[in-house]
Amino acid sequence: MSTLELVLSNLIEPVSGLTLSALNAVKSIEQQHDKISVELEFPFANGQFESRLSNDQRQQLEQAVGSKSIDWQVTHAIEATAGERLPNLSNVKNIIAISSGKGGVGKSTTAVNLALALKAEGASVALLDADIYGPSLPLMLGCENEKPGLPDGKQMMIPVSAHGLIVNSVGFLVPDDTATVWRGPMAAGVLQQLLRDTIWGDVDYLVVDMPPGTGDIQLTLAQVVPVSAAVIVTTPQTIALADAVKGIAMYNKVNVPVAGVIENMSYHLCSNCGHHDYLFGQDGGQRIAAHYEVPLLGALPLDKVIGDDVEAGEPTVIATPESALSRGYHNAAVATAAQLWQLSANQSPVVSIDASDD
Ligand SMILES: Nc1ncnc2c1ncn2[C@@H]1O[C@H](COP(=O)(O)OP(=O)(O)OP(=O)(O)O)[C@@H](O)[C@H]1O
Repeated sequence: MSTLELVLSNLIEPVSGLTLSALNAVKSIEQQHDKISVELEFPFANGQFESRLSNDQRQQLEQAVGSKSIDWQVTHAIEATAGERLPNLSNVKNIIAISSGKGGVGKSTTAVNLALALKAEGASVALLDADIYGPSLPLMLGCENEKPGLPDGKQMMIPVSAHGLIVNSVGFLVPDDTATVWRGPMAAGVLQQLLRDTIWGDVDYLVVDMPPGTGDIQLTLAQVVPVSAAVIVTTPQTIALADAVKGIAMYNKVNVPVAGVIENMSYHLCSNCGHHDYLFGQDGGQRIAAHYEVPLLGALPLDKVIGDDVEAGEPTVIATPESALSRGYHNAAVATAAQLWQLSANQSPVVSIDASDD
């Protein structure tokens, strides 16, 4: 084994914490005259893997290749983990429900940025706005004036495309004030219809922005969507954390694995001195995650830019792709994707895809 092969196989993938050899990620190493081409294949979205390497890791690699440079080729072999399938979901590999125990914690903002980060990491991503009581995704993605297509007047909808995402939302279909008066069974019916009557196509990750809360309606909706795993968004306030716990309990009740917790508005970063101000207490998300044995997938700061960007229809991951905020969303997105893969790898066989559905 060459020095480079050895360094690569022991190299720790920064988000999952697993070595490239444990991930079976190194596909080929090709020597060219002034560079070495390294082909990696990950079981989860990780296209910007190289940007997350630490300085130490870079140094180790530089020492192994000497005067040559490394040309990284990153591909994916993302497995299907979504539950019971509807025919139009047969090519949707993973369904991630983004939930929150209470409203206003930034669930939708987190959902759009996570979806966009997964896309930027090389995955094919769809976004379903299941927050039927307050559909905000069309505005956040700047596509509020669009409508899904209805080819030949048929029942199936062609979703809207926004910033490279495949999107459908009840917000495209009904006036703003209609959705708020739906009762439980109607809400479940509408969500089921949106899910079933959209031509999703080939999708690695379908991100679903769920309505906030943990009441009967949310419980029904959690059962309507054949979810692979749920992500709970919370803020660090004690009251929000108590609601996040209810969210975890709700998914446990319907046997949906919880991939982890994302803490939003975790701290305020002083724009003058860079000081982290923990306005609402420190480590709340971490404590819940530890207590319920689920990972903390990310912690995003309270930053006016995040709010302004979604308000303008250009979420931060699109508006400033190289910013520290954007990197925070990328880390959380890759951590979520890695966790989905780990959940499926450790679990009994994934539901097989019936070829007759295609
Ligand atoms: N990290 C953040 N920093 C600053 N503002 C944020 C952050 N996250 C979200 N916001 C802002 O907080 C408000 C609520 O966010 P959002 O609509 O995403 O919450 P939600 O939990 O989905 O709410 P709802 O319960 O109404 O669906 C929005 O104005 C949004 O711009």
